[in-house]
Amino acid sequence: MTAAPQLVVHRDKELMAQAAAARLITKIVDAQAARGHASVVLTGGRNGNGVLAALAASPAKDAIDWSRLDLWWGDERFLPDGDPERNYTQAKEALLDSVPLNPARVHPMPASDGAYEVDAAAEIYAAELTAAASPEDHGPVPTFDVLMLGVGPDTHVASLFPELPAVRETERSVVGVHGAPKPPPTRVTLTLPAIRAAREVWLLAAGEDKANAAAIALSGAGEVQAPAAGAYGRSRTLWLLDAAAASQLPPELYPPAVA
Ligand SMILES: O=C1O[C@H](COP(=O)(O)O)[C@@H](O)[C@H](O)[C@H]1O
Repeated sequence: MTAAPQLVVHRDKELMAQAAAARLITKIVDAQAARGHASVVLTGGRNGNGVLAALAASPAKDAIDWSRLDLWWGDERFLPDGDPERNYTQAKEALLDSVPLNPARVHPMPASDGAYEVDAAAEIYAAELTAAASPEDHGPVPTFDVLMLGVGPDTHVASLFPELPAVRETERSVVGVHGAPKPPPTRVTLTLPAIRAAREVWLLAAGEDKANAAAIALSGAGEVQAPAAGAYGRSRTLWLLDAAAASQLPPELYPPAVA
């Protein structure tokens, strides 16, 4: 078990996205200064794309050496390449098409119109992660510098939905998901053990529809019932919220303003 999650609550979702983008720039620049390169795992969803759009709008993004940044995905909706609902497509539009990334360091999850069905696609992504891991990583995936996860209203993170088999996976780093309650039903996702390989895990929750999920996940729920509760990093777990998403947290976690 790692240290307790840290919470940062911002005024609204726009400010949360801008502050998370600023934080991400600093992390990437620091990792590149320390190790020569950085690795980030992207999330889909409204909050994740909000952070990418804020990053694209920030003049400080030029401090990043984009050619020495590895990008991975926490999950993908298993749809044809270019489908507007794919997390990769949305990330390209929000940020990736506007920065000078090294294409060899960008690792989207496979699309459904490739040669593989979803379980084989998950195995292929797992093999790509293993190939990128080094002996110091102590496992089958790289020690990501930052792994971001949008928190769904039902407490799902990546494509780990409450009670589905993927959230119980303890061996594999990537699995196919069948029958997800949120469309599309077929997905590819990192598992909790792969998520926990990251140095820092950032959970993004902004908006009123995330308030119940944040309260449940941060109040001692089990990870099978509330997957967000099982997402933590090796050295830090950070919940980045806006005031609406923090509105149902118990007072010992987020004290309401004193009148
Ligand atoms: O489907 C997904 O949903 C979650 C959360 O999305 P949001 O729009 O409710 O913020 C996201 O984290 C995940 O990557 C995505 O595939």
